[in-house]
Amino acid sequence: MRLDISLRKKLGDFTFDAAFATETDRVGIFGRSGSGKSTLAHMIAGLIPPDGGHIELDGEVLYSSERRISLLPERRRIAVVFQNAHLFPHMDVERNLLYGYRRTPPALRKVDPAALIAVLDLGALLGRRIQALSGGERQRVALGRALLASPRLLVMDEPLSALDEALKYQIIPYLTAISEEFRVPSLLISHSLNEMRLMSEEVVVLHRGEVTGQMTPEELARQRMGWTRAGYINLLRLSPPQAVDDLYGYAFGDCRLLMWAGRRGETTFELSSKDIMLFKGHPEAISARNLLHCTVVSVSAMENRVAVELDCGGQTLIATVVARAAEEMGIGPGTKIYAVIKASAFRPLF
Ligand SMILES: Nc1ncnc2c1ncn2[C@@H]1O[C@H](COP(=O)(O)OP(=O)(O)OP(=O)(O)O)[C@@H](O)[C@H]1O
Repeated sequence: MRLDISLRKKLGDFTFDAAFATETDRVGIFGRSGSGKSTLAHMIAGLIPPDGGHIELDGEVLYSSERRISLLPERRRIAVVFQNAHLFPHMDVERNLLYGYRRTPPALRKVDPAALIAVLDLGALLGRRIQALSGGERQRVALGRALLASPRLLVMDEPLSALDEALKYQIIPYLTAISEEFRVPSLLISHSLNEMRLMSEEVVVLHRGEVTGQMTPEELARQRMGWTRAGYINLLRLSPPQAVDDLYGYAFGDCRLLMWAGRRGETTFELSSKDIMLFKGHPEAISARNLLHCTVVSVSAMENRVAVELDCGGQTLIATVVARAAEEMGIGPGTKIYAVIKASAFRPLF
């Protein structure tokens, strides 16, 4: 999609004045609470009027103060999914799902209900009342209903915030499958770096109503690695594993990672940069199951620690170690090093 936005809006003491353009199909809007994310979502969907500016989607002007254009929300064909699924309580799941579909002219329908129901795994729920659904199921129905209206853009305003961790990671693969299968561009609003990394290709950073950056989710994660106590988290997307004795083996570039965490066949893992130990020489007789031969790509300082970017058989990992240790080991770009990781250090997401 091509989205070009420049908008101004004053709300009490808060001033929104932000501009960005993107050509990616999965855009993330990232910012802290109160940075103006929801205000932006509402203006894009036509739910609140901007004070000025323009919105262009794939070459069509949805709003332009200069040209006095402001398409009605229904003419914009932008679907919005909010934090709490707003479903029709008097209709069952199926009628909720088909609500927008039936109102979409056949020529514009590009999402097949049966295929969507399969992707979102809603087949068994079609006859259920909305009150009898869990939070995660409601959110899946809300997504399904939004997509069946075949929108040109799906705006998701903190769609996972109301869900607990486990449910959140159940929904994310569905969202990814949807965007791959039905090719509906999306704009995801969230204050979660994790969600940005898992679900967007490009991130627009909002701060106090202004755009302060536009970058890849990986760049955002690296930029923020010194900002939180958790530090940098490596995100690993791997192919399905093979059983190796009582562990699971995952291909990782030219290396293999052994874990005992992937019991349910998960392929996406988090690995804290703090859980990677570095050795200058080959350590003897260690209990950790993963010993990767890597080359240091870069070393960057973060307060009293350093982040060491490693190339491990063609894959990247970032380890953080205390600055003194890196100094004593003489680590610098090009240093050959062993990275040691316990099989239990990998956190399976989905
Ligand atoms: N109708 C209003 N009148 C006055 N101020 C408002 C109004 N609506 C929103 N604001 C203020 O505008 C700012 C941006 O709000 P917005 O909801 O867009 O932020 P947000 O980034 O989505 O936050 P959150 O992540 O907490 O949902 C906030 O400071 C909010 O208090």
